[in-house]
Parts: sequence; C-alpha cells; structure tokens
Amino acid sequence: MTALTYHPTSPRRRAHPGRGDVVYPAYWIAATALIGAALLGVPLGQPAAVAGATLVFIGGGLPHGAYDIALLRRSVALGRSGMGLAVGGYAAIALLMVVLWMTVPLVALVLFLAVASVHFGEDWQMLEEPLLRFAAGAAVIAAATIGHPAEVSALFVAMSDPRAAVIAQIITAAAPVALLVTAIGIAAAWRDGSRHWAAAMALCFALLLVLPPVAGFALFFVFLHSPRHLAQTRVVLRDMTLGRWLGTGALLSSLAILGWCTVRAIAPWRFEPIIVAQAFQLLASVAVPHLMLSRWLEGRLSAAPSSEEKTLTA
Ligand SMILES: CC1=C(/C=C/C(C)=C/C=C/C(C)=C/C=O)C(C)(C)CCC1
Ligand SMILES: [Fe+2]
Repeated sequence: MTALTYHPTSPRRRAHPGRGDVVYPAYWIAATALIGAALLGVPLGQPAAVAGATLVFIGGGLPHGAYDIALLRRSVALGRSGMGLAVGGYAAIALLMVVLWMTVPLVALVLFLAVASVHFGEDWQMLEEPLLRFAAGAAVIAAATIGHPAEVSALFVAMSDPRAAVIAQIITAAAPVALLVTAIGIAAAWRDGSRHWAAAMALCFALLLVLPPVAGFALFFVFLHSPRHLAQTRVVLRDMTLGRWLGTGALLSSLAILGWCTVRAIAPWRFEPIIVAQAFQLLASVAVPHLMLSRWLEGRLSAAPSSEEKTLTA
C-alpha cells in the first residue's frame, strides 16, 4: 500500500473532487457473481466456501503489501545497510505481532482491528475529516459483525481466546453508529464526485451485512482495497518490468506464508489449526508494519512533495 496524499491548495480543504475514485470493473463482476451465487442458494458460509474465500483473500490481497519495501527504497535513498535495516525492521515488527498472537492474543486482536480501521480508512482519501475516514474503515468490520455476530464472534475466538466474544459484542453495539457515520461519508464522497467509490462501497457494506463474513471481506479486500493500492504502487514503481513486478508480488507473498508456517512449526502454538483464523492472523501480522510504513511515507511525502507524487495525486 502506498500512502499518497493530496496536498491542498487551500488549508481548509484536504480532499479533492473525485479524489480516490478508483473502482475496477472486476469489482462489479465479482459482486454480481457473489449476489448471483447467494440468490442461487450457494452455501457461501459452508467450510468449503469459506476455505475458497480464504484462498481468494490471501492470494488476491496479500501481494498488495509486497511492494512496501520497494516503495520505501523509492522514497529514501537507502544504501545496503539502510535496506537491511528497513527489511529487518519490517520483519521484526511482523514477528512481534506473531509473538503477540502467541502470548496475548486478545491484545493482538484488538490491535489488529484498530490498525485495520485506520488502514481501511486511508482508502477514503476523498473525506477530509479523519474521524469520518476512521469510521468508514471500521465500518468494514462493523458491517460483517452486525450482520453475522455468531460467525464473527467464533472467528475472533478462534484467533484469540473465548474472551474475544466480548469484542464482537462491543463491535455489534457500536456498529450502528459506525455505519451511520459511514453513510454520511458515502454521501459526502458522492457529493464531491467520488461516485464510483461511493456506490461500490455502499454495495460492499450491504453485502458485508448479508453475505457470510469471509465472502464479504474477500470481496472488499481483493476487489476494492488491494487494487487501489496496487495501482498507486504501480505508478510509483512504473519502471519495474512486468516480470519483476509479478515476481516480487509472488515471492514476497510466498515468503510471508512460508515464514508463518515456519513459526507455527517451531513455536509452541496453542491455537486450533483453523485455516481461516490463521489467514487472518497472518494478515494482521503483516498489516502492522504495512500500516506503519504507509504512515511514515505519508508523513515524508506530505513534508516534501515530489514531482512523482504530484503525478499520482493528479
Ligand atoms: C477477522 C475477521 C474480520 C476482520 C478482518 C480484518 C480486520 C482484516 C484486516 C486486514 C488488513 C488490515 C489488511 C491490510 O492490508 C471480519 C472482516 C470482521 C470478518 C470476520 C473475521
Ligand atoms: Fe492494505
């Protein structure tokens, strides 16, 4: 994910009409296919379908973080040791998150949900109000939870411990507010010209409410969140050949999965081997350095806008 900010000409207005209005046709195709499957009675909440959705969100979503280090390298002139430090720091933060899952999984879960809300809120660049962006980010979790409290609670418990059910209850209680605030965000995005994004997210929230949670999440993550970031990243890394681009995505995603399996094999692991729960734990572990790096890059870019960034924000 890249952290690409718009630099206002007026200090009052952060957003830019139509800013961030990026939705690919694949999203509408996937959403239509999911609606069709649900109408035809395909059991999207059954274990086989959940395993399929897990493969989709890992295979289609994990690679969007694979370019974080390449982006960092593009933004700061790093020597060999600087690069080593950056890669080491990134891996160390991810590993720290794995340790949190192993030692205090409830803390890891809360951290994950908070980080995800901030991170998904970054997709709403058209909204100038940070609280609105955070609510819109949190609404992804809130919609899935209020729509399917028992399933989400069971997933949280599988990732953490039985006390995680309380977290699902708290989210369920707060969900109406998050969704109402997000409705305002959608209206504002629509009014300001980001109509594709506003319509796509409105449909996605509706689907997160009604579809089984992992299917709804896979739709959001793979077809809305990741492609925006991949497209922005591709602009910055446009001189990477297609082979190298695809190779980097595949290699680093495989390394993350391999790293996860290695840690699981060598460390004492008290979780049930539930694949979907582990996939979310892995996602959480890489999401934390992913978010930290994006925030840092955003700070840098805001402080010193480059010509490259101007291209991106145009
Ligand atoms: C665990 C879980 C959920 C939350 C997933 C989150 C929060 C994912 C965050 C991913 C990130 C931050 C990726 C970074 O790019 C849902 C959707 C409520 C469905 C039920 C189980
Ligand atoms: Fe991301």
